[in-house]
Parts: sequence; C-alpha cells; structure tokens
Amino acid sequence: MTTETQVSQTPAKPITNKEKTKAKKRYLKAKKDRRKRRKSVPGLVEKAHSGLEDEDELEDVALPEVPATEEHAQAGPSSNPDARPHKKRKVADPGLQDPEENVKQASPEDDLASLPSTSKPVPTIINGLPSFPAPRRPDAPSKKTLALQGLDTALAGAELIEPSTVLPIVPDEEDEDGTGLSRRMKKRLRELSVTELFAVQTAVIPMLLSNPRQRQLYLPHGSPRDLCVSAPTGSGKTLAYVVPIIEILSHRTVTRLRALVVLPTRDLVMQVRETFEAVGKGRGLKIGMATGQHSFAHEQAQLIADQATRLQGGSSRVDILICTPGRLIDHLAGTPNFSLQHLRYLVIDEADRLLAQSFQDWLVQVLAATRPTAISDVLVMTPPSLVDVPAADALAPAHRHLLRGVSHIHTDLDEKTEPTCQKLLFSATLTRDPAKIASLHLNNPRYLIVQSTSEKASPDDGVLNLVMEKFTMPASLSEHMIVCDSAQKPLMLFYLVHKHGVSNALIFTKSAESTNRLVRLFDFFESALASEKAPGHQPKVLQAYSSELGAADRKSILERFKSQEVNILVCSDLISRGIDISHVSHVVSYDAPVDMRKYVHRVGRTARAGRAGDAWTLVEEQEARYFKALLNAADHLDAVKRLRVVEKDVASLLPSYERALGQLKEVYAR
Ligand SMILES: Nc1ncnc2c1ncn2[C@@H]1O[C@H](COP(=O)(O)OP(=O)(O)OP(=O)(O)O)[C@@H](O)[C@H]1O
Repeated sequence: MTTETQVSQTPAKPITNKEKTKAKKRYLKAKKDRRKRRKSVPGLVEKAHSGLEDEDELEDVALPEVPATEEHAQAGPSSNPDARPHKKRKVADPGLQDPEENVKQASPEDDLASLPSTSKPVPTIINGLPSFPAPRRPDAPSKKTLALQGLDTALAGAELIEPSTVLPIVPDEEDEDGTGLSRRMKKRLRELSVTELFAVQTAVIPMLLSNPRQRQLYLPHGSPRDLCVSAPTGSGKTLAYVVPIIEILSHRTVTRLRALVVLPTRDLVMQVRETFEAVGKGRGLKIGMATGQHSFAHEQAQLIADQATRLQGGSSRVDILICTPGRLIDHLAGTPNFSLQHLRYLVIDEADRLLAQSFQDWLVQVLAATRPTAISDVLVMTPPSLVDVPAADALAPAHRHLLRGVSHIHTDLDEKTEPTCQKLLFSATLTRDPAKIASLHLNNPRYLIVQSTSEKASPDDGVLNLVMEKFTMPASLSEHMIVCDSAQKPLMLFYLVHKHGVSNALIFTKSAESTNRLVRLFDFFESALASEKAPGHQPKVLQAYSSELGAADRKSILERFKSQEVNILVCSDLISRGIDISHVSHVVSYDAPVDMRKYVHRVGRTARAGRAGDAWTLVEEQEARYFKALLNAADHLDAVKRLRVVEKDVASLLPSYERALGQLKEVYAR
C-alpha cells in the first residue's frame, strides 16, 4: 500500500525527444525482423487468423498482402510499391468474405476496375483458397408457376371446352349424334325449345350416357368416375345433369332414392325441381324436395314410404331428392329408413359455395351415408323400438354383407364391392382449394372447364385461369362501372334507370338496411318524378327481396317480377347465385362486390343462355382502387368500361331527387 502510494507520488522522469526517437527505431527494427521471419515461415498468416498473434501484428500482416480481386492477386503486393496503402473497409457481403477474416479490401475504384466486362462477381483467391461468387437470391417463381404447384393431377389434366361449341339435337334417330339421348328425350327437349346442346352439355351428357355400362343403376365392381365442371353463368349447367339423370333413372323399376341434388338455397331448390319436372314429364319419376319450408314430419311423410318397419335397404317415395344441406342432415339423423345406399348420383351444384359451408360437417355425413357401415353401427343408429326387427329389404349391392341371417364365407374370388354413387360437381367458379377437393373423396375425377382459349394460349392456361380465379364471363355480357361519391349513388342509379333504360333489373346491395332505405328513396323519387311529368308517365315498380321476407312472400315477389309486374328487384346476394330469370336484362351492383366470385355470380344473372345483358357497378371513390385491383387480378379490368356522368346528364333528375331526399329525411327523423 505504502509502496504504491510512494510510486504514485514519485514524479515521473520526463522522456527526452532523443530517447523517443531511439525507442521508435528499436520498435520499427523489431517489427521489420518480425516481418522477415514471417515471410520465411508459410502459414503464419493463417496462424495469425486463428488468434495466435496479437491484433497489432494481424493488421500488419494482412493489410498489404491480401488482394481483393484476381487482378490484384496476380499482380502481387510488390507490383506497385508506391501505391498508397488501402484503407480498411468493412466486408460488404457476408457471403463473399468471412467477416472474421480481418482482411483488407480493395478500394471502390479498384473494385470497378477489376470487374470483368460482364460485371459478374469473379472468384477471389485468398491465400490460395478460392472464394465463391456472392450467392444470388434466385428469381421468385412466377405466379403461374406457384399456382400450378401442388395441383390435383386430375385438375392439371382438365379438358377444355370452347364456349361457342353447340351440338344440334337430331330429332328422329336415337343416338345418331353420339349424345346417348333417347328419341323420347330429344322430343321432350325440343318441346322445351331446346334444339341444340350448349357447350357444357355437349361434353357432360355424352360422358354420362354414351357408354352402355354407365347407364346401369348399380356398378358395384367398378365405381364410375366423378366429374367436376366449371362453366360460365347461364351456360346451361342444370340441364347438363338433369337430362342424364332423367334418362338413366327412367329405367328403374322400384322407387329408391337414386339421385340427390344439393343446392345452397331454397329458391334454387325450387328452380331445379321445376327443371326436373319439366324434363322428366311423363317418365313416372318421383321428385321430392327437402328445404325446411314445410314441417319436418310433413317432409318425412313425403320422402319415406314406411317409417314403422326397420328396413335395411331403406325406404323412399322419391327417386330424386333436391335439398339444402341443412335439411338433408336433419333427415339423415332423424328420419327412419332414410338411406343413401342406393344413390347413383350425388350432384353438388354451386359446389364452391356449398363446400365453403361447414354446416354440421354436412359433406362428411353425406359421404359416410353412401358407404356401407358395419352392422353394429346400423343398430346403434336405429331407434330402440326398431332394433329387434331390422328386416332385410333390397340392400344395395355394396351393402349386402350387412344382410342378417345369411351366412357368407368370404373367398379370394370375392370381388370388392363399392357404392355406385357418382359425384357431379358444378359451378361457374369452381373451387381450387386442394383441401376442399380432397374432402370430397373423388373417384378418379375428370375436370371439364368451359373456357375460350386463344390461339396463343397453352394447354395449361385453362387450368391456370381457373386456379387463378380468372373466370370466364358470358360472351353476350357488357360490363360498365361508374365511379362516384358515395352520396351520389342513388342519383346515379336513378340516372341509369331513366337515361339508360335499366329495367327488368336486379339491384344488389350489401345489406337489408341498405335495401330498405334504397327502396323507400326510389319510391319517393318515382312519385316526385311522376308529379312533374305528363299524366301518362308510368313510374317504375321496385320491390325489395330479402331474407327478412317469408318464403311465401318471396315466392310471390319472384312471380310478379317474372311476369314483369315488378320492374326492379332490390336484393342482397341471396339470389346472386344460380337464379335463372330469363328476362333480366340488367344487373346493378349498387354496392360494389367485395370479391371476384361474387362479381361473377351477380353479373351472371343477366346475359344468360346467349341473350344480351348489361352489368353496372357503382363504385365509391374510395373503393375505386380496390375494385380495379380486383378486376385486374382476374385479368378483367379492360372488359369493364367506365361511364363518366357529368352534371348536365343528371340535371333534369335533380329536382325530384332533392324532393325525395327531403321526404326520406323526414321519415327517418320521425
Ligand atoms: N341447350 C339449351 N338450349 C336453350 N336454352 C338452354 C339450353 N340449356 C340451358 N338453357 C337455358 O339457359 C338458361 C340458363 O341455364 P342454367 O340455369 O342451367 O345456367 P347455369 O349454367 O346453371 O348458370 P348459373 O351458373 O348462373 O347457375 C336456362 O333458362 C335454361 O333453360
């Protein structure tokens, strides 16, 4: 302690300049010697790098000796003895140099000079070891490549059908045209004004009818191939499945539930039922519906002949059942003898919408019901009062092993039996989701895509368009959009109605609230306009159509619209899918759709079966970017023409509009 204090207290002896110079000389000499020694001992640099030398030495060793480029390496450190020592730079690319190698880098000028004309990075040799070119980030795969990755092989090999394809129906000769249609069916179709088959029908009908084996009701030793069809709105998908089902089921002797058609809404069920009734007229097939419109007991009585006896083969009053998924599940769970074992066809129309509905896992339950279950399961599912007497009654071939009391010894010669249920999926916007497709357990499926192919298009393009949601629109459809302030939307609608002849129209809004408000304003506007015009002026009749209305009201409104008593229906997306009203000549999206699928289905309510139609979308200014991006992503922006409306275009409507607005405000104030 004292020593330390003493030392610290002793004043330091000043070092003279002469002594400083001597010390420096000694230091430089030692340094020079060290360098000489190091040059004579190869591998010292590496040693230094491994931390055996002190930092000062490392710097000295590395700086002049490591060239950054090949040129420097070849020239060697002595090629330019006058060159200024390079400044130490940070290693720019960690992939190019090991950051731990504290080596000197070339100056930027040297870098540029040393780059070959191709400007590609040149391997650098550091002390004999090559350094590799800087790793380059590979180009991102194109959207096309990504979209085609992991595709279902059946989808990748989809068959494309040109939308303009038609096939005239030759009335007299049976199957002269290769369609497999009977003379009777051709006659019926002509009575219904169907004189030619549309594109989707030319592909689907022969596929289901022309092979005699396919016409059988049971195919237990070779299940039929399933079918997925994507075709534009209004292209005739309904007849594509209704006609073959009627043709094949007409050969049946006993009534069994052999065709099940699942649709997303009650309105669609009724519409498809009408088509079945019309095409199957006089064939003796019984067609039933299950939508929940009637009481459950009433529906049970309509569907099942014998609910009292437990029949393993099931019991059915109908050959064809058209239903919504919810009610179907109710019957599977709670209707005795309701069985899907005899199903020959399971049709899922508007398939993408239905597959998106997870309601009680309806699809899993339906598929399970088509397959044979173990006898123990049958007994568990049977109401207790019926357990004792499971009477065998015409089990489907794939279910025969469940037959009680009949012993069967299995041998190697037994062929495996499968249910004969053939799945047919239809949509204008078929799903591309591999998980959803997988959930259907499709049997060796075939994909058909109705889509125009340009000469330049590759065979992949059709599939790619489907996968990338570039859906085909009806050729006879004209599309327009008006970008306006949100407050101007009602005025723009009135402008379309009165200046562009928008009538026989469906107007889509985003909510029931929006529908009600619009209908009120429209009524006020029409009365105000009528009071201004000549006495003969006929105001337009507009009616709301929403889920808030009862089934009977909705039916009556649709009928009044079909008979053109009502000129315009204002509705939600409830009827944006599938509804077929031939005289709809205009569709207005009063509130712009939020996705491309919705857009496709809405505009598809017009321009059906080759008829002309116009679709209009009112886009609020703040939505314009999003809406255009949506169309652009589907390669559809160019098809939608922008209509610019200026003040003078709407000037004559303004007085009535302002009066109507005043009246609406009063109503809401109350
Ligand atoms: N071959 C045909 N000849 C004449 N009209 C036809 C023919 N096929 C279908 N139609 C008519 O075309 C209209 C549209 O048919 P459908 O409702 O089956 O279309 P869709 O493809 O199911 O449309 P969406 O995808 O909108 O449900 C119907 O009115 C139908 O009667």
